[in-house]
Amino acid sequence: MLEHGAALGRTRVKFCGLTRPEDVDAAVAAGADALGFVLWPGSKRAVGLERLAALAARVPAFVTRVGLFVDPDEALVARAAEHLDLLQFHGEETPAFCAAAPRPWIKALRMRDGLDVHAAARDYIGARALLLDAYRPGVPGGTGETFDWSRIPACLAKPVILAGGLTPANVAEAIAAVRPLAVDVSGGIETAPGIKGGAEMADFLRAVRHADG
Ligand SMILES: O=C(O)c1ccccc1N[C@@H]1O[C@H](COP(=O)(O)O)[C@@H](O)[C@H]1O
Repeated sequence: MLEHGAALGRTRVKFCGLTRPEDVDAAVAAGADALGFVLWPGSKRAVGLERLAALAARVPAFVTRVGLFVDPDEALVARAAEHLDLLQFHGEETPAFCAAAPRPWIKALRMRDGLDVHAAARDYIGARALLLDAYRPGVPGGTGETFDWSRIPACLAKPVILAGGLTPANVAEAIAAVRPLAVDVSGGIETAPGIKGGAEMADFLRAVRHADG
C-alpha cells in the first residue's frame, strides 16, 4: 500500500470542470473540498474570466477555488487569480513559470512512459502537491482514462492528487491502492460535457467516504 497524504485523515475531493452556477451549488452541498474551473480555451469545460468571477463568487469559505491552466500566459493567470485560491498547471509549464505564480499552485503530471516522478517532485519544489493524470498524446487532460496506479512511486516528496478516469465505481479501489491526499474528477461525474450530475457527485463522495472507512 502507498501513502501519499492519507495521514491527513480523510481523502479530499476536488470536482473539476464546473461551468454552471447550479453545479457549483450542488457540488458545495454535496461536500466537495475543492472546485476546479478550466481556464484553457481548448476545453469543452472552459470558462472565461467573467464566468469564472460569477462562479467563484458563489463558493463559500473553506471550499478551495482552483483554476486549471494549460500553458497560459502570465496575464491570464494574474487576472484569473483574483478569483482563485489555488492554481493547477496542467501543461508544460516550467518550474520557473510555476514558481512565479501569484497564488499557491499544484503541478499536473501526465503519466507517460518513462516519466520520472521523483525528478518532477524535485524540479517543482514549490508545488503544494503533484496531480497525477493519465497520458494520451496530444490531449492535455480530461481524457476520462485511468492509468496504472502501481506506477506511482511508494515514497514521494510531494502529496499526491490522483486524477484520470475516476468514477463513483472505481474511486474506492483507487484510494485503497494509492492513499492519495485527494482525488480529482471531471468526466466521471458528468451527464454531458461540462454538465455535472447531482446524483453522480453525491455517489462519488459517498464512495470516497466509504473508502475512508
Ligand atoms: O477537463 C478538461 O477539459 C481538461 C483540459 C485540459 C487539461 C485538463 C483537463 N481536466 C483535468 O484532467 C483530469 C482528469 O479528468 P477526468 O476525470 O479523467 O475527466 C482532472 O484533473 C481534470 O480536472
